[in-house]
Amino acid sequence: MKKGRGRTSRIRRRKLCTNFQSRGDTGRGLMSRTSLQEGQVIISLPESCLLTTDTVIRSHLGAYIAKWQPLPSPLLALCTFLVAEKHAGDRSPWKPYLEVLPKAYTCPVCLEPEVVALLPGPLEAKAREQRTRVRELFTSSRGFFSSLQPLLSEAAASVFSYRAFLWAWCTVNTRAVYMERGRRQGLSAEPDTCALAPYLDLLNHSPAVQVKAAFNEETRCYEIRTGSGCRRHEEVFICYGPHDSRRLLLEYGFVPRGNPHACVPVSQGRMNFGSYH
Ligand SMILES: C[S@@+](CC[C@H](N)C(=O)[O-])C[C@H]1O[C@@H](n2cnc3c(N)ncnc32)[C@H](O)[C@@H]1O
Repeated sequence: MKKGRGRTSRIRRRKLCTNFQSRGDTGRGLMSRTSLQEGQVIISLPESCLLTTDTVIRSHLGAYIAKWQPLPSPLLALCTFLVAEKHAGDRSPWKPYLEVLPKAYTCPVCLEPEVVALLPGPLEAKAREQRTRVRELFTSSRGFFSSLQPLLSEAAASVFSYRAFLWAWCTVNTRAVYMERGRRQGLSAEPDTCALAPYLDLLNHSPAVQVKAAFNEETRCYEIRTGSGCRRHEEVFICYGPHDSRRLLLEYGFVPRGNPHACVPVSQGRMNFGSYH
Protein backbone atom coordinates (compact mmCIF):
# COMPACT_ATOMS: atom_id res chain seq x y z
CA MET A 1 0.00 0.00 0.00
CA LYS A 2 1.31 3.46 -0.82
CA LYS A 3 2.19 5.54 2.21
CA GLY A 4 -0.34 8.17 3.29
CA ARG A 5 -3.32 6.95 1.21
CA GLY A 6 -5.71 5.80 3.97
CA ARG A 7 -8.62 7.72 5.50
CA THR A 8 -6.71 8.58 8.69
CA SER A 9 -3.86 10.00 6.74
CA ARG A 10 -6.27 11.99 4.52
CA ILE A 11 -7.84 13.50 7.63
CA ARG A 12 -4.43 14.21 9.12
CA ARG A 13 -3.36 15.85 5.87
CA ARG A 14 -6.51 17.99 5.77
CA LYS A 15 -5.99 19.06 9.39
CA LEU A 16 -2.46 20.10 8.64
CA CYS A 17 -3.60 22.05 5.61
CA THR A 18 -6.22 23.96 7.52
CA ASN A 19 -3.77 25.07 10.17
CA PHE A 20 -0.67 25.75 8.26
CA GLN A 21 -0.74 27.14 4.79
CA SER A 22 2.03 28.01 2.43
CA ARG A 23 1.52 30.92 0.01
CA GLY A 24 4.00 31.86 -2.60
CA ASP A 25 4.90 35.42 -1.70
CA THR A 26 4.07 35.70 1.97
CA GLY A 27 5.78 32.54 3.22
CA ARG A 28 3.80 30.50 5.72
CA GLY A 29 0.58 31.82 7.15
CA LEU A 30 -2.43 30.76 9.19
CA MET A 31 -5.84 29.81 7.88
CA SER A 32 -9.00 29.77 9.91
CA ARG A 33 -10.89 26.50 10.20
CA THR A 34 -14.12 28.35 11.07
CA SER A 35 -15.58 31.67 10.04
CA LEU A 36 -14.58 34.46 12.38
CA GLN A 37 -16.94 37.25 13.35
CA GLU A 38 -15.86 40.79 14.03
CA GLY A 39 -14.52 41.07 17.58
CA GLN A 40 -13.79 37.35 17.90
CA VAL A 41 -10.46 36.13 19.24
CA ILE A 42 -8.27 34.81 16.42
CA ILE A 43 -5.60 33.47 18.67
CA SER A 44 -4.81 33.48 22.35
CA LEU A 45 -1.37 32.54 23.56
CA PRO A 46 -0.75 31.89 27.28
CA GLU A 47 1.95 33.93 29.00
CA SER A 48 4.02 30.79 29.58
CA CYS A 49 4.42 30.37 25.80
CA LEU A 50 5.73 33.89 25.25
CA LEU A 51 9.45 34.51 24.99
CA THR A 52 10.11 37.78 26.79
CA THR A 53 12.97 39.33 28.75
CA ASP A 54 11.51 37.55 31.81
CA THR A 55 12.18 34.26 30.04
CA VAL A 56 15.76 35.38 29.50
CA ILE A 57 16.30 36.60 33.05
CA ARG A 58 14.88 33.36 34.48
CA SER A 59 17.15 31.29 32.22
CA HIS A 60 20.78 30.31 32.78
CA LEU A 61 21.69 33.67 31.16
CA GLY A 62 20.08 35.55 34.07
CA ALA A 63 23.10 35.37 36.39
CA TYR A 64 25.42 36.61 33.64
CA ILE A 65 23.09 39.47 32.73
CA ALA A 66 22.90 40.51 36.40
CA LYS A 67 26.70 40.74 36.55
CA TRP A 68 27.30 42.58 33.29
CA GLN A 69 28.04 46.32 33.02
CA PRO A 70 26.88 48.34 31.18
CA LEU A 71 23.47 46.74 31.58
CA PRO A 72 22.36 44.89 28.43
CA SER A 73 19.33 46.31 26.66
CA PRO A 74 16.08 44.26 26.44
CA LEU A 75 16.73 43.78 22.71
CA LEU A 76 20.26 42.52 23.32
CA ALA A 77 18.96 40.13 26.00
CA LEU A 78 16.43 38.61 23.55
CA CYS A 79 18.97 38.30 20.72
CA THR A 80 21.56 36.74 23.03
CA PHE A 81 19.00 34.24 24.31
CA LEU A 82 18.03 33.18 20.78
CA VAL A 83 21.65 32.59 19.76
CA ALA A 84 22.47 30.74 23.00
CA GLU A 85 19.37 28.52 22.75
CA LYS A 86 20.07 27.74 19.12
CA HIS A 87 23.57 26.74 20.11
CA ALA A 88 22.14 24.53 22.91
CA GLY A 89 20.32 22.45 20.25
CA ASP A 90 18.57 19.41 21.79
CA ARG A 91 19.14 20.79 25.29
CA SER A 92 16.97 23.82 24.61
CA PRO A 93 13.29 23.69 25.62
CA TRP A 94 12.74 26.19 22.79
CA LYS A 95 14.07 23.79 20.15
CA PRO A 96 10.67 23.14 18.47
CA TYR A 97 10.17 26.88 18.04
CA LEU A 98 13.73 27.59 16.94
CA GLU A 99 13.45 24.88 14.31
CA VAL A 100 10.49 26.51 12.58
CA LEU A 101 11.96 29.98 12.53
CA PRO A 102 13.22 31.16 9.13
CA LYS A 103 16.85 30.31 8.49
CA ALA A 104 17.42 33.55 6.60
CA TYR A 105 15.73 36.93 6.27
CA THR A 106 15.12 39.32 3.41
CA CYS A 107 15.47 42.59 5.35
CA PRO A 108 17.84 45.14 3.79
CA VAL A 109 20.11 44.79 6.84
CA CYS A 110 20.99 41.32 5.50
CA LEU A 111 21.85 42.55 2.01
CA GLU A 112 25.39 43.02 0.77
CA PRO A 113 26.46 46.70 0.56
CA GLU A 114 26.61 46.46 -3.27
CA VAL A 115 22.95 45.44 -3.29
CA VAL A 116 21.96 48.15 -0.78
CA ALA A 117 23.63 50.67 -3.09
CA LEU A 118 21.06 49.78 -5.77
CA LEU A 119 18.10 50.80 -3.58
CA PRO A 120 16.40 54.17 -4.13
CA GLY A 121 18.25 56.98 -2.31
CA PRO A 122 16.12 57.50 0.84
CA LEU A 123 15.69 53.74 1.33
CA GLU A 124 19.40 53.17 0.81
CA ALA A 125 20.19 55.76 3.50
CA LYS A 126 17.80 54.11 5.97
CA ALA A 127 19.16 50.65 5.17
CA ARG A 128 22.73 51.85 5.77
CA GLU A 129 21.69 53.47 9.06
CA GLN A 130 20.03 50.25 10.17
CA ARG A 131 23.04 48.18 9.21
CA THR A 132 25.35 50.50 11.17
CA ARG A 133 23.08 50.31 14.22
CA VAL A 134 22.99 46.51 14.20
CA ARG A 135 26.76 46.30 13.61
CA GLU A 136 27.41 48.68 16.48
CA LEU A 137 25.15 46.76 18.83
CA PHE A 138 27.00 43.57 17.90
CA THR A 139 30.48 45.10 18.25
CA SER A 140 29.72 46.78 21.56
CA SER A 141 28.30 43.49 22.94
CA ARG A 142 31.33 41.32 22.23
CA GLY A 143 32.55 41.58 25.82
CA PHE A 144 29.15 40.47 27.09
CA PHE A 145 29.13 37.51 24.70
CA SER A 146 32.61 36.49 25.91
CA SER A 147 31.38 36.56 29.50
CA LEU A 148 28.97 33.73 28.58
CA GLN A 149 31.83 31.36 27.69
CA PRO A 150 31.21 29.04 30.71
CA LEU A 151 27.78 28.24 29.24
CA LEU A 152 29.05 27.36 25.78
CA SER A 153 30.61 24.25 24.30
CA GLU A 154 32.43 26.23 21.61
CA ALA A 155 34.36 29.50 21.57
CA ALA A 156 31.99 32.37 22.36
CA ALA A 157 33.28 34.29 19.34
CA SER A 158 32.18 31.50 16.98
CA VAL A 159 28.79 30.96 18.67
CA PHE A 160 28.11 34.69 18.74
CA SER A 161 29.24 35.43 15.21
CA TYR A 162 27.82 38.47 13.43
CA ARG A 163 25.82 36.13 11.21
CA ALA A 164 24.19 34.42 14.22
CA PHE A 165 23.50 37.78 15.85
CA LEU A 166 21.98 39.20 12.68
CA TRP A 167 19.69 36.18 12.39
CA ALA A 168 18.53 36.74 16.00
CA TRP A 169 18.08 40.47 15.45
CA CYS A 170 15.95 39.86 12.35
CA THR A 171 13.95 37.22 14.20
CA VAL A 172 13.04 39.72 16.89
CA ASN A 173 12.52 42.60 14.47
CA THR A 174 10.28 40.76 12.00
CA ARG A 175 8.36 38.51 14.39
CA ALA A 176 8.03 40.04 17.85
CA VAL A 177 4.71 41.37 19.05
CA TYR A 178 4.48 44.70 20.83
CA MET A 179 4.08 44.20 24.55
CA GLU A 180 5.03 47.14 26.70
CA ARG A 181 6.40 46.20 30.08
CA GLY A 182 8.12 47.97 32.94
CA ARG A 183 11.87 48.01 33.37
CA ARG A 184 13.37 44.67 34.34
CA GLN A 185 16.10 44.45 36.93
CA GLY A 186 19.50 43.83 35.33
CA LEU A 187 18.50 45.39 31.99
CA SER A 188 19.06 48.91 30.71
CA ALA A 189 16.31 51.54 30.68
CA GLU A 190 15.58 51.18 26.95
CA PRO A 191 11.91 50.30 26.28
CA ASP A 192 11.09 46.64 26.83
CA THR A 193 8.39 46.16 24.21
CA CYS A 194 9.18 42.97 22.29
CA ALA A 195 7.86 39.49 22.96
CA LEU A 196 8.23 36.50 20.69
CA ALA A 197 4.99 34.63 20.34
CA PRO A 198 5.43 31.16 18.83
CA TYR A 199 2.70 30.11 16.36
CA LEU A 200 0.99 33.50 16.61
CA ASP A 201 3.98 34.88 14.70
CA LEU A 202 2.89 32.94 11.63
CA LEU A 203 0.24 35.56 10.93
CA ASN A 204 0.97 37.61 7.83
CA HIS A 205 0.27 41.28 7.28
CA SER A 206 -2.52 42.90 5.33
CA PRO A 207 -3.09 46.65 5.45
CA ALA A 208 -6.77 45.99 4.72
CA VAL A 209 -7.66 44.32 8.02
CA GLN A 210 -8.12 45.66 11.49
CA VAL A 211 -7.19 43.79 14.62
CA LYS A 212 -6.84 44.45 18.31
CA ALA A 213 -3.81 42.86 19.84
CA ALA A 214 -2.78 43.06 23.48
CA PHE A 215 -1.84 41.09 26.53
CA ASN A 216 -5.00 40.37 28.54
CA GLU A 217 -4.16 40.85 32.22
CA GLU A 218 -7.20 38.78 33.28
CA THR A 219 -6.65 35.71 31.13
CA ARG A 220 -2.84 36.18 31.20
CA CYS A 221 -2.82 35.50 27.47
CA TYR A 222 -1.67 37.54 24.49
CA GLU A 223 -4.82 37.86 22.41
CA ILE A 224 -5.57 39.01 18.90
CA ARG A 225 -9.15 39.91 18.02
CA THR A 226 -10.29 40.42 14.46
CA GLY A 227 -11.91 43.71 13.65
CA SER A 228 -12.99 42.66 10.18
CA GLY A 229 -14.10 39.02 10.37
CA CYS A 230 -12.76 36.24 8.20
CA ARG A 231 -14.37 33.48 6.14
CA ARG A 232 -13.86 29.81 6.89
CA HIS A 233 -10.78 28.32 5.26
CA GLU A 234 -9.35 31.70 4.34
CA GLU A 235 -5.98 32.97 5.39
CA VAL A 236 -6.21 35.14 8.49
CA PHE A 237 -4.22 38.33 8.28
CA ILE A 238 -3.35 40.88 10.88
CA CYS A 239 -2.13 44.42 10.38
CA TYR A 240 1.42 45.12 11.54
CA GLY A 241 0.59 48.83 11.49
CA PRO A 242 -0.28 51.54 8.95
CA HIS A 243 3.25 51.36 7.56
CA ASP A 244 4.39 52.63 4.19
CA SER A 245 6.21 50.18 1.92
CA ARG A 246 9.63 51.52 2.79
CA ARG A 247 9.09 50.81 6.47
CA LEU A 248 7.70 47.35 5.74
CA LEU A 249 10.75 46.53 3.65
CA LEU A 250 13.15 47.88 6.26
CA GLU A 251 11.53 46.26 9.27
CA TYR A 252 9.94 43.13 7.84
CA GLY A 253 11.73 42.48 4.56
CA PHE A 254 8.76 42.64 2.19
CA VAL A 255 6.76 45.05 0.08
CA PRO A 256 3.03 44.26 0.00
CA ARG A 257 0.91 44.51 -3.10
CA GLY A 258 -1.51 47.43 -3.12
CA ASN A 259 -0.41 49.20 0.04
CA PRO A 260 -2.81 52.11 0.78
CA HIS A 261 -0.11 53.61 3.03
CA ALA A 262 2.49 53.68 0.26
CA CYS A 263 4.06 57.07 -0.16
CA VAL A 264 6.98 58.68 -1.92
CA PRO A 265 9.33 60.64 0.33
CA VAL A 266 10.10 64.02 -1.13
CA SER A 267 13.26 65.83 -0.09
CA GLN A 268 13.19 69.44 1.07
CA GLY A 269 14.70 70.69 -2.21
CA ARG A 270 12.16 68.69 -4.20
CA MET A 271 9.33 70.07 -2.10
CA ASN A 272 10.29 73.63 -2.97
CA PHE A 273 10.53 72.62 -6.58
CA GLY A 274 7.19 70.86 -6.39
CA SER A 275 5.33 73.73 -4.75
CA TYR A 276 4.49 75.27 -8.10
CA HIS A 277 0.99 73.65 -8.27
C1 LIG B 1 5.46 37.47 11.62
S1 LIG B 1 6.16 36.69 10.24
C2 LIG B 1 4.76 35.94 9.47
C3 LIG B 1 5.02 34.47 9.12
C4 LIG B 1 5.98 34.24 7.99
N1 LIG B 1 5.26 34.34 6.72
C5 LIG B 1 6.65 32.87 8.09
O1 LIG B 1 6.71 32.16 7.08
O2 LIG B 1 7.16 32.55 9.15
C6 LIG B 1 6.50 38.11 9.27
C7 LIG B 1 7.14 37.81 7.95
O3 LIG B 1 6.20 37.23 7.04
C8 LIG B 1 6.36 37.75 5.73
N2 LIG B 1 5.14 38.49 5.40
C9 LIG B 1 4.14 38.87 6.22
N3 LIG B 1 3.14 39.50 5.57
C10 LIG B 1 3.52 39.54 4.28
C11 LIG B 1 2.93 40.08 3.08
N4 LIG B 1 1.75 40.69 3.10
N5 LIG B 1 3.61 39.95 1.92
C12 LIG B 1 4.82 39.34 1.87
N6 LIG B 1 5.44 38.81 2.97
C13 LIG B 1 4.80 38.90 4.15
C14 LIG B 1 7.60 38.66 5.79
O4 LIG B 1 8.72 37.89 5.45
C15 LIG B 1 7.65 39.04 7.27
O5 LIG B 1 8.95 39.39 7.70
